[in-house]
Amino acid sequence: MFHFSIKHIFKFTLTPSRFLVKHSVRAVHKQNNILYGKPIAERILNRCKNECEQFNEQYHRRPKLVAILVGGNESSKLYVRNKQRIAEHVGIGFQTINHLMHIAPSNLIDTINRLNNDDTVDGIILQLPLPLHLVDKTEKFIDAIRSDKDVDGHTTSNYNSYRQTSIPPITIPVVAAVREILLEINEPLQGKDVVIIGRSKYVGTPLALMLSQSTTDSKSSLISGATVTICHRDTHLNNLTWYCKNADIVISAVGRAKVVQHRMIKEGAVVIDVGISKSWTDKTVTSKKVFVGDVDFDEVKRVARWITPVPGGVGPITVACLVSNLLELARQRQKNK
Ligand SMILES: Nc1nc2c(c(=O)[nH]1)N[C@@H](CN(C=O)c1ccc(C(=O)N[C@@H](CCC(=O)O)C(=O)O)cc1)CN2
Ligand SMILES: [Mg+2]
Repeated sequence: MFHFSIKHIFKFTLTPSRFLVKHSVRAVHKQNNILYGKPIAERILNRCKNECEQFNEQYHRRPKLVAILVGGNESSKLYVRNKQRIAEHVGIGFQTINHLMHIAPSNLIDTINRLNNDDTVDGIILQLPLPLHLVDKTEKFIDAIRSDKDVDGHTTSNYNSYRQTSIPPITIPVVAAVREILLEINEPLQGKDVVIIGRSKYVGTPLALMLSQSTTDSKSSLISGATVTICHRDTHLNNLTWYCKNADIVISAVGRAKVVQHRMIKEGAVVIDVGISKSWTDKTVTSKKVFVGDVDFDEVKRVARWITPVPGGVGPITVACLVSNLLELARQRQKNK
């Protein structure tokens, strides 16, 4: 079986834990109370690599993913480059379509329609956020993507099947990443109190749906059956602290540094950091901008039982789950031909 070099596929800084990967994968997932995402991502990608080879043997073509990038947002460009590197490493064909920031809405719809009708394309990503003048039409553009090519699971049609069947065709990659983390922790979520900070359509709300679903078996009790509270911009700060302090699991997805402080966390709680933003390292002239999560990591890790870091926590698993979704969509499309 093919073995990934994590160093190779994940360009971002590696924790020393990777040096232990060969000897004890499980020990590396959880060091002290820190739950790293890269070994989990590696496991998913190893499976994807095998599945991609099987797909190629069976259908004599490579699955293909296309990302649409509008404007020159540097972080978005980096994320798309990461997706490309990881998808290609697994054996998936990848193309990026770059549009200028001031593209007319009708031209963007044309691009989506062209990809919808291109039989060689299995999945379409519309990289978010869109430039300001298009932001209020985000849902319209996303819903223009054919649901059987909706690799991000962002379309209203996918969202509705999620709500109605609880078995969506595709799970939104970041939601799937949180699921992987909870499976790794391997403790029943059923009956626990979860606080999600952030109510976005693509992260907070679908996460709440997944975690509060009724459980069907012992595996699903690890990721559902919880009492879920969603906190958001309108939640009074004092109440936010109260809700968090009483929660067994806190999941933050707002993209603002240090929203979650250690005084808000109950001793022994699980803290999953889904947020990502850029922050200066310090106030000196040599300061640089780095990716940070929502959680005041160094402080919170002293009280939390499990905590995910940023970078190196939820993010890498999210990309692996995206790749896994693409393979699922490609197989479904081939079967339906
Ligand atoms: N169409 C989409 N747009 C956006 C999504 C998405 O899932 N679909 N999510 C985010 C951006 N994003 C993927 O697109 C993303 C962001 C960050 C990471 C990640 O792995 N981050 C690293 C740190 C960054 C680095 O060092 O490269 C980490 O957390 O370790 C993955 C995916 C908004 N837009
Ligand atoms: Mg992360």
